[in-house]
Amino acid sequence: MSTQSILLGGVEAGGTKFICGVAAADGVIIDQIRIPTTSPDETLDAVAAFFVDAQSRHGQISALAIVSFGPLSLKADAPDFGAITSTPKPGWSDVNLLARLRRRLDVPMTLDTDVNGAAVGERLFGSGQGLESFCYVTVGTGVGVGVMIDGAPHGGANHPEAGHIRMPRAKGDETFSGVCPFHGDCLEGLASGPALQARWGAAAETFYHDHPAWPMAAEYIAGLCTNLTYTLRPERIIIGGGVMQPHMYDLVRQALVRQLGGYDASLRGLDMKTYIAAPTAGVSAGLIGAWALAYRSVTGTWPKGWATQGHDQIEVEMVDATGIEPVTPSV
Ligand SMILES: Nc1ncnc2c1ncn2[C@@H]1O[C@H](COP(=O)(O)OP(=O)(O)OP(=O)(O)O)[C@@H](O)[C@H]1O
Ligand SMILES: [Zn+2]
Repeated sequence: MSTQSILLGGVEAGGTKFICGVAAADGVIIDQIRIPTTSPDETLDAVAAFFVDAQSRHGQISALAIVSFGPLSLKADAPDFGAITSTPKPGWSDVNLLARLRRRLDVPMTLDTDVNGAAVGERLFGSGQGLESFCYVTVGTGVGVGVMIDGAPHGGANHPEAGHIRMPRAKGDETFSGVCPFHGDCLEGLASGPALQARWGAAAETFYHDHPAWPMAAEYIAGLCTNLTYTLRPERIIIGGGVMQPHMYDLVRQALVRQLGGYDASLRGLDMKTYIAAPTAGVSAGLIGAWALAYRSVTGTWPKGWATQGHDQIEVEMVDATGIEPVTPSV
């Protein structure tokens, strides 16, 4: 297929919104929409209708990639392949994203995690440029980890969930039971935004910089980084999400140095300023990552030379119910 005729579909499926878009093979945006996440029927009908309409106006979409919250069934030969499995999000457990969209759309589809999608976006335009192996972590409503290994997003045998690893308790945090509905005091149960709210009795947005919640959350996030460092030895760990406010980066770096304990000369030589980095691809990294995954599924290669022009206009921002603007850390 000549790349001129390629049309890419992308969906970034999130707990509050689904961002859908169509792009040309050179990454230029042709069409986009933001759909609030309500019931699965209503939301997925609107997603399918957007792509049906886009096809009627722009022509056949070559491939559609969906990057989604999960956990997801990602094993192609599993009976529930394409489904969100056991999410705490009401109504969305056992919803098969791929099957439902296929009912309305005759387009080759691929599915990956939202964090792997963001990692692909960061590799194209952000803090992962030039890197073959790195991790993308988000600490927000949940804790998610995307992993890029040798230039490809890592899926494992199925959806990895490093946000739910077990952590040693931080000093002074021995009794909080954690908020993960499945594990209580896993990492997400201890360090996500809702965990901080439950632990300290107020939303993290209201904490001053010297609030004890920050070093404690940094200790847990550094614990994740310690484990990722020893298991995967990434070139970089990119960390974003609402909890990662600018002052958190140095706290995480300092805690990580402490936790690594001076082990191994190559780790002692790590430049923490670049090893622990903020995302820089912008809020549209996930959708751009989805387009790149769609491009790769058609051509077998990653896109090269996509310009960021226009990508900052992707309509992803939404003011949440409490009126607090989403924040993208820039460190
Ligand atoms: N300025 C802030 N300071 C501290 N915490 C914040 C701030 N903004 C958002 N948060 C926390 O981050 C959480 C929301 O995370 P985020 O903004 O990354 O959205 P999300 O996309 O819903 O999360 P996720 O990455 O899990 O999908 C909330 O629990 C909120 O308390
Ligand atoms: Zn958990």
